[in-house]
Amino acid sequence: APIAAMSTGTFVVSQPLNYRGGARVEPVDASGTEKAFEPATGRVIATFTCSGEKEVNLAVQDAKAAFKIWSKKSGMERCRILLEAARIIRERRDDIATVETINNGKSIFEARWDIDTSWQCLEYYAGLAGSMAGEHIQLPGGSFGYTRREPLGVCVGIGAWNYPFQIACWKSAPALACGNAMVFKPSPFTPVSVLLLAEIYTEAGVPPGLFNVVQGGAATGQLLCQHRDVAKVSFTGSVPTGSKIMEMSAKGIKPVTLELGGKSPLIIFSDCDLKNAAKGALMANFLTQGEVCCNGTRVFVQKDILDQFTEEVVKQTQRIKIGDPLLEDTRMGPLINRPHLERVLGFVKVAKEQGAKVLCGGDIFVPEDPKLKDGYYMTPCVLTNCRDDMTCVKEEIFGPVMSILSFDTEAEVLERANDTTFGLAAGVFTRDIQRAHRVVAELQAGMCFINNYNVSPVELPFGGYKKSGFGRENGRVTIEYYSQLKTVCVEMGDVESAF
Ligand SMILES: NC(=O)c1ccc[n+]([C@@H]2O[C@H](COP(=O)([O-])OP(=O)(O)OC[C@H]3O[C@@H](n4cnc5c(N)ncnc54)[C@H](O)[C@@H]3O)[C@@H](O)[C@H]2O)c1
Ligand SMILES: O=CCc1c[nH]cn1
Repeated sequence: APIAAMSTGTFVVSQPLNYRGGARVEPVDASGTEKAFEPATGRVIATFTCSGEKEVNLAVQDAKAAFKIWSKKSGMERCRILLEAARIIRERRDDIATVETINNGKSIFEARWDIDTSWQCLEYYAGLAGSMAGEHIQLPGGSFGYTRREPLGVCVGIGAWNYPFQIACWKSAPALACGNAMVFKPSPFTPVSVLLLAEIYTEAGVPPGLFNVVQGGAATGQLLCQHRDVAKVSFTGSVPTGSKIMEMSAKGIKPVTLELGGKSPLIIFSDCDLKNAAKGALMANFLTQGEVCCNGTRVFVQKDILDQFTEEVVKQTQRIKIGDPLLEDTRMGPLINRPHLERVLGFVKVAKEQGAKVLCGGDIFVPEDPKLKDGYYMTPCVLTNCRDDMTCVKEEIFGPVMSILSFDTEAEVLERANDTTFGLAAGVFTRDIQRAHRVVAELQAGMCFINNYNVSPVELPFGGYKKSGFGRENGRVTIEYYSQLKTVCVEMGDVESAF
């Protein structure tokens, strides 16, 4: 039966979860085992081996061999293969989305969006592959120089668990378009869907070994970052891990892309379209159970519309249908795992102790369906009476918890919005076009939204300021993060020697 026809509580992984040389393989050595869960039911869907040093070496060696073939292809040849991979992802959209929902917990409705931005990413970089070019520079006496945009070699991708398939595409598509090979390590919480991508790349015609998958946690990740044949590391995850990745990469002078966490501000001015602003606040807080890096969790509302706005947000939040993530009308599924659920509920408890008022949600939720009783559900939470010094306002919660704060003036809110070590995203809702642009120009964030939030067009670069990281994913600029420039200087006359 097609995967898309599966219901919650039935899926088990029966094939190996490593991918090397164009096929699924069992790793040749191990650094422990991990279990992957179905968050909707708390069921184990896979027990797998974390890759040890020998397996990591083999994956990198295979990638190196494939790189030799792939990097010699023209941009147009790479373009055709990436387009074919994009077509297959589009064709299998529902199957891939179903696997993503089963292993991550996000609603199937939302998982389909993720798969759409995944194939769109492959299409986008396929388009750029054919137009990558250097420059020709005329020099005196008929001499000249030219530049070549060349790939880096074997790139490593390390992913977080909140967008498993999409993160793998956002890293591999630009990497492969530029002529690199990739070894990808997903989060041990979500090891499954990236295998579907690996199989699709093979089916589309990439050389065996060009895109390999190793499984595991920190130990396997370290082996990858420290490997001498790895040319670049692109990491998505938390700030503390990002800092370790940078340290390891620094030892080998490897360039890194760091897509890290955030505590982003969303500023609602009283001249906004209130219904849209409330919808924007929900988009900024409750996608993927609030487990989104760029979420606008500090919602600053101008005082004169605070009550009206809060009422509308609470009304919309209470309407969110929580439950079996594979059902078509569900809009919020379970959180990723039990410890994370408890951590998020802990933030709500501390918020209350520090004086915040819970307007709705913030409790464990037990769906009626008995098969879901051991899942990791909670009700989306809106907090008010918040102050800038509260833990819920300062720290990344990574769960469905919105903190509402009030403000009086533009200057005041800008200062408060920027008073954070993070700088991933920010948003503003206003009908005043000049104010909108003036405010975003002052916001210290890599991704700013005006009158919307958390839309992810692949044409736009995405990435952080400050401790939210550096480098970008998506957009034309990402080519620069997966390639290097060679300059060739050509003498057409005689050597003018100093000696
Ligand atoms: N900026 C973005 O684009 C973006 C996107 C998604 C998630 N995130 C952030 O990710 C975090 C949540 O994800 P998480 O809990 O998986 O993060 P994490 O940092 O715990 O883990 C991320 C990845 O790093 C691996 N890892 C852990 N320790 C490592 C080490 N020492 N060496 C090498 N690899 C190691 C993990 O196995 C996992 O694959 C949040 O902070 C969130 O904001 C950022
Ligand atoms: O979690 C952050 C990455 C992201 C945001 N929207 C889609 N992907």
